[in-house]
Amino acid sequence: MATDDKYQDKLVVAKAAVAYVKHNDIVGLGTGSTATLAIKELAKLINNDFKITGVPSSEATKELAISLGIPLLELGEVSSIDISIDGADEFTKDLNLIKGGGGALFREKIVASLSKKQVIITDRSKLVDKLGAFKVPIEVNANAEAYVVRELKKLKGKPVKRIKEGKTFITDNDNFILDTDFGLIDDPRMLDVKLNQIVGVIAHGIFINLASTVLMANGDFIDSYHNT
Ligand SMILES: O=C(CO)[C@H](O)[C@H](O)COP(=O)(O)O
Repeated sequence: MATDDKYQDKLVVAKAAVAYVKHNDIVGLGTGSTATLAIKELAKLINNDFKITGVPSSEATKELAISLGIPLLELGEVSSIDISIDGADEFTKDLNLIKGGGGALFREKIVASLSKKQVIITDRSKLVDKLGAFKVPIEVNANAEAYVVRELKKLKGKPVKRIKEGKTFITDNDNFILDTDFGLIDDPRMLDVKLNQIVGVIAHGIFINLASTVLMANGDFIDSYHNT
């Protein structure tokens, strides 16, 4: 698919997601190229009759939202989010996701958990029958790295520390990411539980039961999948 088509796909679902946002909503702002387009569309709508407050899921998104004049609250300042809009690296039709390609998974998961409704915006390339072709990002505290690597190997995972531009990638929370290959994941719920039990894992990129709706650009159409 040509780059322009990809951009158009992202823009179409970004606009469709923004249509779910209502006046005075507290809106979780995702991270990544698709979420960025939604944030830009949202900013265009703000006027005296349509106000929103954003809650950013990363420092990059915070900077973007400030530059666009979107009023913000920090994650720790809200007890609930009306709606959030975010991208995903993979999803299945039962609305399980892999996220964290941009390294923002921990705050993205907090945003998703606080959200009454979460709209995930994707294109056809993100839909899979089984999660796992995209390696699962696992955010790890540096002190626990060796221990976590051993535990991940016990789960048949192959962790690789994320490097970006020749340097170890450091998250907004000052942690590492271990991109971990589990092969195709037969039981993402079970893996979610097991990863959550490992001391030193701050968050992992498997999102179970957090999305309400996935919008997927599919040629001239938008396919939508809903959590029932
Ligand atoms: O999880 C994420 C960042 O941590 C992103 O939502 C995910 O990587 C998708 O990004 P893009 O919209 O650029 O494909």
